[in-house]
Amino acid sequence: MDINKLMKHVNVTEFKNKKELEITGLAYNSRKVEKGQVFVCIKGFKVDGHQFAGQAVENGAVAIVVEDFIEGLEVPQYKVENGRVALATLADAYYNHPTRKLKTIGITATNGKTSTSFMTNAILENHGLTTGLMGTVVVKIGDYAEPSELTTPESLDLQRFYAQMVDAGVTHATMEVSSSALELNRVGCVDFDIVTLNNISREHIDLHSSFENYFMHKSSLIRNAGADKVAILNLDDEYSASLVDKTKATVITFGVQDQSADVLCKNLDLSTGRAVFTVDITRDLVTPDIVIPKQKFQIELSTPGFHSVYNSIVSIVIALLCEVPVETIQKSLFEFVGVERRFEIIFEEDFKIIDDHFANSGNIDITLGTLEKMDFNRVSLVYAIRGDRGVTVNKENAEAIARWAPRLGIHEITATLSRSHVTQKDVVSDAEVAVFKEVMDEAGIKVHLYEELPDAIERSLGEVTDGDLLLLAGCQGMDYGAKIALEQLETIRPDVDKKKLFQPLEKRVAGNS
Ligand SMILES: CC(=O)N[C@H]1[C@@H](OP(=O)(O)OP(=O)(O)OC[C@H]2O[C@@H](n3ccc(=O)[nH]c3=O)[C@H](O)[C@@H]2O)O[C@H](CO)[C@@H](O)[C@@H]1O[C@H](C)C(=O)N[C@@H](C)C(=O)N[C@H](CCC(=O)O)C(=O)O
Repeated sequence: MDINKLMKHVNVTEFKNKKELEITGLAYNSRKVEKGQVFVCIKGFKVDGHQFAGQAVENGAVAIVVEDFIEGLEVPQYKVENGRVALATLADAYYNHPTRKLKTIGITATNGKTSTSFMTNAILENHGLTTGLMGTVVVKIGDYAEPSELTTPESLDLQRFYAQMVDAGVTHATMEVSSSALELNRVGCVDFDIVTLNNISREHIDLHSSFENYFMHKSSLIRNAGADKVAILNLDDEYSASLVDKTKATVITFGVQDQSADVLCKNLDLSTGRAVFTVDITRDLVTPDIVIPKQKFQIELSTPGFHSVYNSIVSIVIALLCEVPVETIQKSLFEFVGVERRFEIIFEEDFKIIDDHFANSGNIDITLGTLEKMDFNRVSLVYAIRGDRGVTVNKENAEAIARWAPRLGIHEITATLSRSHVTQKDVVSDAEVAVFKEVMDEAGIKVHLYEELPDAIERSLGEVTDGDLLLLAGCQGMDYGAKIALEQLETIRPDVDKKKLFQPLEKRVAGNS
């Protein structure tokens, strides 16, 4: 591609050493530059990408995009106001605006982004569509899937994935949109057709400096949606509801509690762990592309919990906007087994083991609120104190547990220290442990603290009896806690069919069909 044609897409304030050049691509990491690419310098949180421009040129970069000119480099330099913004715009242009060729769906929330995007993808696939999916767990392009590095990739990477989707014949692409991605302009130039914000609670305040800042970035997905787009908002969540009149997009509202919404959930029964409810579309929903007629239908969800109901309604509305028949939606949601570590039932015979990421107080409220609505004898909680979120978040998490404990009959907790995913070393500070213990003490909850997770699980598993429920809270799933629990279970219960316990990722990605 001709570099000067590409550069017309961004506001170049000044340039140096300009010349005619054919380029082979873009890069933002000097270590990954390939011959003939343009290196875009990003001023990061840790380092300034300008420092690595020389290395980028040595590695083959033929031009650079800068915020400040760099002395001593002979390659063409294009000065822009903001490197990250320029990267997103250039990437979109370089890949020929792939999201304009896709039905592009952007899903944000504090909790439930992954589950909602997997559910949505499952329904769209069951309708016979060729789909793409990007999020915390996986990047899926048609039949190809790879584990993801970030929830929402850097702009250059995500535009490349979208372009690959177009090439692979994908028509519908669902993406989880993180607050970091919105703040750092990774989704700049993504032409979302359908956007949704399901719920907001405190998370990543460390990254965004304040809750107001976090909400400002999160909500930009909705606020920036154009008049020809659709925004799906939850009237039961005050922050989502506050956006109804803050967007040019056509708004579709939903609610379980707020009965003034366009899409209602009625006659909800959660007692068995499955959610059964009626979807009531209270009026004809007129959108720029289609009209969803007023109607009612029954849904039976395999994934348990109140939070799943909210997630599923988002997916149902998206599917209806994509013209999926109600029968396909019903069948897909009945068959959908869920996503790893999102209230994942990993064992279900005479007692249940549930694995949950328990990431923040909002997520804890949802998980424990779901348990409250289920029938069980006793809950045993194995909680991994979080080591990567600081004292404030650990205190909020502990307070959320303490709030629910009396309603769930929890008088004691088996706690352990969370460990680094990669090194399996403790990442929990003494202050984080202390704040957890302090809150539990005040609430009169006894803490059995173990340095090692296997010991904590062994204690809890040894105590469960028929009708009980063992909750692995923040124990890192099949990578760690859930795997240990299932291994220990095999020794205690050799009769268990091992195949029943593991759900391979491909099966989840493929919509469980
Ligand atoms: C906090 C955060 O989001 N950081 C992102 C940010 O990093 P940074 O600003 O610290 O980058 P930096 O290390 O200072 O480097 C600046 C520039 O110099 C370049 N560089 C650096 C070193 C070198 O040798 N050569 C070189 O060219 C880097 O490639 C970069 O372009 O920009 C980088 C490049 O785009 C991202 O990879 C990085 O994500 C890191 C890996 C990360 O962990 N991000 C997490 C917090 C994140 O984004 N999570 C969200 C989910 C959480 C949520 O819901 O918000 C997600 O979407 O995954």
